[in-house]
Amino acid sequence: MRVAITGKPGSGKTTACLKIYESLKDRMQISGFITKEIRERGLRIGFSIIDLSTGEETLLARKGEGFPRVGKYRVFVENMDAVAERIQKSWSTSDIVIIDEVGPMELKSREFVSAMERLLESKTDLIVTVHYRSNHPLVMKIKKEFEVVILTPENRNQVVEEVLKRIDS
Ligand SMILES: Nc1ncnc2c1ncn2[C@@H]1O[C@H](COP(=O)(O)OP(=O)(O)OP(=O)(O)O)[C@@H](O)[C@H]1O
Repeated sequence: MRVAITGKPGSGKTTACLKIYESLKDRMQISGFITKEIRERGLRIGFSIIDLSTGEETLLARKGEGFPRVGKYRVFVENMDAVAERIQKSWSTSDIVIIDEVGPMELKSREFVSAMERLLESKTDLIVTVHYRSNHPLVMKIKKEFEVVILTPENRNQVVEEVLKRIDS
């Protein structure tokens, strides 16, 4: 079962991944990560990665100086490398891997790109979120090979139910 969830910013991709994770975590071995916003006084100042197998939180990007950059944010590539290494260690013993997201910040890490390439070559069940308009080769490959679901505020609850049904069947 391989599903790629895409949709406009704010359409509910991260929330959908969290709902799927919450429904499955007590009966399945899940690995992967969620990318979540870091907010300060209501303003977005960066992004962190939450490892789904350990709950560990790692800084991915923060507003400010430094390289590499994606827009206003400096990306902490070495942190993403460490996340990718943990995925490489855990996916072979997982029932399902959830990756939120294969996005421009995460893709700055070569370790992550190679972890994703290996995952795609494997038979592991995968749920990934991808950037709406990305044309990165890895994202193009995912869009071509996976069942692609475009999330909207109208269909997002139904999509979660359908993905869960597919996993159970
Ligand atoms: N099923 C839902 N029911 C109610 N609120 C939701 C639901 N899904 C998402 N939201 C709300 O919509 C907002 C955006 O959701 P979320 O962060 O999951 O979107 P996203 O597509 O991952 O965004 P981004 O593209 O910025 O990563 C959040 O405030 C979230 O609480």
